[in-house]
Amino acid sequence: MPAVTRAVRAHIGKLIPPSTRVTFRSLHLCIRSSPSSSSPPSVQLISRRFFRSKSITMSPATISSSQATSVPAAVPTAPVLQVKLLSDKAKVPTRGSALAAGYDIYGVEDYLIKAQDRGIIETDIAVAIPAGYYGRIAPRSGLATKHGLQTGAGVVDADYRGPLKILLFNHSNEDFQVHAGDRIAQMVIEKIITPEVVAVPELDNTERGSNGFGSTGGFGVRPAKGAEDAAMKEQPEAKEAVFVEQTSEPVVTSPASENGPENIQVPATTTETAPEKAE
Ligand SMILES: O=c1ccn([C@H]2C[C@H](O)[C@@H](COP(=O)(O)OP(=O)(O)OP(=O)(O)O)O2)c(=O)[nH]1
Repeated sequence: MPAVTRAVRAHIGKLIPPSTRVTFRSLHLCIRSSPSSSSPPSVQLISRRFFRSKSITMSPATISSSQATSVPAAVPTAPVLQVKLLSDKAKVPTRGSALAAGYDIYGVEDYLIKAQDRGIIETDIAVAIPAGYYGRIAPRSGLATKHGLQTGAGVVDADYRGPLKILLFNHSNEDFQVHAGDRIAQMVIEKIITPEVVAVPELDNTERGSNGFGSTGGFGVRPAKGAEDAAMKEQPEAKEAVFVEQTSEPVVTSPASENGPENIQVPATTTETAPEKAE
């Protein structure tokens, strides 16, 4: 280690009591050394502008020196997700892979969620999410696609210290058995801002204005499998209606007939009678 760096470190060590966390916003040091001299360089503090802080966000100290050197910058402290296990059945959330966004959450009880019903599953953990973040409870995609299991509620506040519970909806037509120890959902830690709320008499104008709820289009080409059959059953006249696969051809929108489905999109050039049975 160069003598000048050693001298700077030793000097900083004298300025800051042990175990004190300091944010270095600006620390001006003047370093005097002479290449010919055998004595160690002298370090003098010329501006003492550093701040005690709970978190360390150090930028390198500013050093005015005739002999350029650098003071190592500290790595910012990463936020921590604290987890308290509330029973011996509880498990610390885990991530399935190195870059997984969500922490898998484990249930601690056997619970039967009836078809088209819901249930609240205990996890027996309490968490302390870092300030400036919240935990979003999200479904596990495997459970959602294979068993129609979706999560509900799902906002875990940073100041909540009670037991974490998972609300699961079973949107399928079959009962779903949750077993103790299953990974039932995942929690994603998301950054938030909580701006001050200001009531104003008018909002600024935008191109969208108050258009919403599908005003830009982009859907309504072909009903989902099954929906087509149902529409046919209900309204036999609709057999005359035309269903088309999504196409890049220009489409026209037929006006709503008295009995038929509304706004079926038809390509300008092609028409086909709907098949007896949809695929
Ligand atoms: O899926 C969830 C959603 C919430 N919570 C916990 C954490 C959250 O901080 C607390 C309150 O949730 P929320 O604010 O959504 O509930 P609320 O109905 O608005 O109740 P409160 O008036 O207590 O805020 O409940 C869970 O354990 N699981």
